[in-house]
Amino acid sequence: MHRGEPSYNQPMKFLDLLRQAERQNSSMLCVGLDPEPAKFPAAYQGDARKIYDFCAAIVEATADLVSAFKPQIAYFAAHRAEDQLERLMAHMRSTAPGVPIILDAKRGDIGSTAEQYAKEAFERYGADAVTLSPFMGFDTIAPYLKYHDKGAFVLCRTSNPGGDDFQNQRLASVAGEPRLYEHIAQLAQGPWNLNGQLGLVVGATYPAEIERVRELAPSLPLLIPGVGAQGGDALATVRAGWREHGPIVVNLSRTVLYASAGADFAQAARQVAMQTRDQLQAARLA
Ligand SMILES: O=C(O)c1cc(=O)[nH]c(=O)n1[C@@H]1O[C@H](COP(=O)(O)O)[C@@H](O)[C@H]1O
Repeated sequence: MHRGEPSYNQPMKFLDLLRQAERQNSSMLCVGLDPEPAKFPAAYQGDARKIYDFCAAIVEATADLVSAFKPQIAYFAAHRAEDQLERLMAHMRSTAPGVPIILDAKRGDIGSTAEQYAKEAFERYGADAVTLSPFMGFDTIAPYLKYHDKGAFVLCRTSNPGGDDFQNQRLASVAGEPRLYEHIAQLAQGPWNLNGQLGLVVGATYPAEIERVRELAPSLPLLIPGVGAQGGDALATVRAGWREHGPIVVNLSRTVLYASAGADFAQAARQVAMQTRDQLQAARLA
């Protein structure tokens, strides 16, 4: 069953699509598409017109190994390569029709502007889910939830050290004085999750916090970046975040994309993706 062809004549919901891809490819791995022309192999190096070709080769090499792809919009926009992102979205849909695409845009603005961002993510690019900042509150999240078949991952405990600045602060105004990231997890698991569309972003660099988020949000899908280049550990990530009824999507970008600087870059990306996929699967049993 492919996206847009469900048996009950409605588009498939994001969470169902994710679970189906996870089963189909026996994978919890998400390959992040963060193309940097300066890091491209010799034939493409420094050439922003090759962003599509580079990413398409990675997608083709890893399509049967992943539960999601995550293009990061800034890596396209910075090079005026939005047209290449549009082509890439179409290519991912035809090459890997069962694999959901999470557009990493980390949007967060007042409702009227959020409507435009939602339209951009879901109508222009046809993404299945988007990443959002909760900083401005629920009315900035709500416009995305009007697209009932789409998903939204809300930043909760991010992978970067500066995440501490706000996310680890206690909220004296909320009963029990939770930390901000704990409060976000509770909101996303509960009152904000009107139609079962929300997930949370938690960094692999903080496994103890992943575990805490999992206690507070037992069934939400967790998007977990930070394994590999940022030092997060695959086994600790799975132990802390994966539950039978709580899926995880573990993102690797640079470690996969730039596994080789040679002409064999796509093959090398496939090798790293396969090793990581297998490592993550094995960690479920460990
Ligand atoms: O939302 C994200 O995807 C994200 C959240 C976070 O807390 N940390 C984080 O690194 N990311 C993104 O995940 C990717 C990580 O890339 P690598 O460190 O190269 O694997 C980048 O696209 C980041 O923008």
